[in-house]
Amino acid sequence: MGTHGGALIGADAAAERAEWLRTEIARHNVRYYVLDDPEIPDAEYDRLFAELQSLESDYPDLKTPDSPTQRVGAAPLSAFASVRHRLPMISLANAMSDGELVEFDRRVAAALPGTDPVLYTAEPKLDGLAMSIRYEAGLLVQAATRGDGSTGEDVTANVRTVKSVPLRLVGEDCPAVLEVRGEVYMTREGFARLNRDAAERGERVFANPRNAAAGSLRQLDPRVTATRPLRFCCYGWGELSIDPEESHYAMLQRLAGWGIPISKELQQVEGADGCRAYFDDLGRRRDALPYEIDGVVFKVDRIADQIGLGATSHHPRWAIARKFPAQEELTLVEAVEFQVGRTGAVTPVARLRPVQVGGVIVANATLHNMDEVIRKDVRAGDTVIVRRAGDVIPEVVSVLVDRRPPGAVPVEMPAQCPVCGSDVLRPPGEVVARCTGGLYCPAQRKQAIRHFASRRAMDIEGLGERLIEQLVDLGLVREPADLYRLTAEQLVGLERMGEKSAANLIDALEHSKSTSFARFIFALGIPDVGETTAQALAARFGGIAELARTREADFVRDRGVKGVGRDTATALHRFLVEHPGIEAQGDLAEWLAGLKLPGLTAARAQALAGRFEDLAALRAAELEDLYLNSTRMVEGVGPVVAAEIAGFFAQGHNREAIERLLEAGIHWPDSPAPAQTSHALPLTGKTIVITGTLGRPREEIAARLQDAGAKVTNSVSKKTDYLIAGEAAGSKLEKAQSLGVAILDEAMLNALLDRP
Ligand SMILES: NC(=O)c1ccc[n+]([C@@H]2O[C@H](COP(=O)([O-])OP(=O)(O)OC[C@H]3O[C@@H](n4cnc5c(N)ncnc54)[C@H](O)[C@@H]3O)[C@@H](O)[C@H]2O)c1
Ligand SMILES: [Zn+2]
Repeated sequence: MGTHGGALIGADAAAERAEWLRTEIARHNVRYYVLDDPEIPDAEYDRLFAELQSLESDYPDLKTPDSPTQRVGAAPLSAFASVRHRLPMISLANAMSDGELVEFDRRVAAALPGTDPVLYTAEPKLDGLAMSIRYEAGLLVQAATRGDGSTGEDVTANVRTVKSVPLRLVGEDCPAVLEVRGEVYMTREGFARLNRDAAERGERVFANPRNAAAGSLRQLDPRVTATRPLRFCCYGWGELSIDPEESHYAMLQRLAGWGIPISKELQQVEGADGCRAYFDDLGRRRDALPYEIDGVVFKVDRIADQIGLGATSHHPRWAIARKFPAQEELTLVEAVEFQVGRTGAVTPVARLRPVQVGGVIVANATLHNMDEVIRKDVRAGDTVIVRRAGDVIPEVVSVLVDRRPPGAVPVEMPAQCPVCGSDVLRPPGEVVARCTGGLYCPAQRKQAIRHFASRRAMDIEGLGERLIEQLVDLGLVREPADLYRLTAEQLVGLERMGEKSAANLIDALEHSKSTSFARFIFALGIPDVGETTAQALAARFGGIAELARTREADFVRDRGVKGVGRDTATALHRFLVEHPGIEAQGDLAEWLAGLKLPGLTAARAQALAGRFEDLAALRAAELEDLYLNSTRMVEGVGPVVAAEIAGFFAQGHNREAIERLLEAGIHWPDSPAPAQTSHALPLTGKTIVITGTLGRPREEIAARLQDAGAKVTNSVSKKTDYLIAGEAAGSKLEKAQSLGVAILDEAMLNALLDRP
């Protein structure tokens, strides 16, 4: 009987468990070393590994020569030629605690009588993949991965693309043969950039810099490797045609002299105390280093002592890796909830079963946005890998789909804000979803009021951030209109609020009531409506009621056929005008493609045929109906802003909050509504339609006409006063002619607008 995991288990159960562990570890080895795509975090793997080690020490009979505890890595990928290492590449023993480090130092000191304290070389343990690079007569001739320790993969072509690896050693005294060993790794910055680019292209992103480095190096096409931000750092050597220096430290310096990169953090330390001080120091600086490290490696410095201590099949006896707390852990997602930020952004958050990651307890992890949730497919009940690296907020790396409980359902974005119940809006093409209750939502209250009061909005002097915090926290202000109900008595007694400053604030509030329409629109804090857009909206709309009434579709009108551009459309339109009698033969799409007009590809012909029933319909269409184009009612208001504006005013709570502001006395005398002055403008009361191709973009002409007081509409009716007809005008021109509407060409239009 042995004790295992706190429980007594019999020899049969132990054998069964060991067998299971060996199979499981072997499977994870392949995923980690061969596929660069681990399924479980290292910490979880280390637990399985430690369990197998302890079983094997309790039941020595269970130890098999092929046990993962007796070897390193995994057999290499057959896609690469294999390289037999002349000297094996083995792993490192681990110290997970200070006690284990002290124990290691004691064993070493005992084995080396007379050397107390033992001198060590301390190095960061870079998290990448091990590489052996062979130089002959100063030239790089071969590079190989560690593989299973005795046979690795020939990745020479790939390693040649890593810029920090010299292709030729510098200096005169290069040895005939030199094998340097070190780590190929990726900086945090390089890793972030690589993943950002990959995500943009919709490609696979790597879970962490180690996988990214390994995956990038073990590419079949070295041109791919060349594009990856890989670095190399040497920490040792293999075959050598000369005698090494007497110490590890001195030898690394010598390698550096030949142009081989070594760590800047390399240091000699004495005894367990020196090791501990180095470990603590680097631990404090871990997050600030430009690359990820998972620990510190201490090596007995004297080469003669290293030889004396020797090695097991798995690791040298003269070195130890003191590990930092793991940055990735396994835990359970208890729920996926949605948080509303100060700006209304609705963000999914995973509530986790609390777990230690990177030395702190993590109970929540951001899921960023819905795209991310869908990509990772995180569900309540899932077992996930959580990562907390550096000062980055904890995040869910991936889901262990095999461990998903039956019935776990995909996460959906709520239709209503979980805080205030307003609609949640995700405008087309946007990543972030937002609560539309900007003036009402408690989550956005402080931010909304701060924005409302800001200099470029209502410009309420003396109403600073700290004061707003207090007013909201005390319940004195819940929405902007409440500001105008504040009394001096309420203000006096607040932090840094005397009678004088209270009176000043009341004055400033009173003063702010008289503003401009543009400022007022801006002050509402509609997402994406900045000052410029607010000004454009103020110029276009007669008042807040009119703005609130305008529907999303009225701001932007999409016309035409997706995939077809203006030039192609113009060519086709012209062709049809020039060939009034031509008939389509057979399939419309095929016939169109057969015309071989510039730009009219088969795909575009297909798109056009999908939109228009037959040639007659195509002929009747206007040029603008043939290509994708959108007209904007207001400069700067495209589909996204239109959705935000419409979403904002769709909320009754927002409209009521605005109502209360107007009741409080907000008005804009200095910028009278267009309706009041429009009789002074040349085109007041005129309804105008524009058609055909004109010298300037249609939106520009429409804007000018509107500036001159006209109403620009899209279809010709009896109410239309003028039709501005450009080149190749179609059905609208005909209709205008039949209705007797005045038709103006571009020159007449210019005259009308009094411009050259
Ligand atoms: N998640 C998984 O499924 C999975 C599977 C297999 C292995 N692993 C992880 O891999 C590790 C074990 O792999 P290992 O055998 O490569 O051991 P290791 O990574 O813990 O240590 C040995 C390696 O450290 C590297 N190293 C970095 N700096 C060094 C330095 N200054 N001096 C010497 N070596 C240095 C070398 O590449 C060397 O091969 C464990 O952390 C384990 O969790 C994870
Ligand atoms: Zn809300």
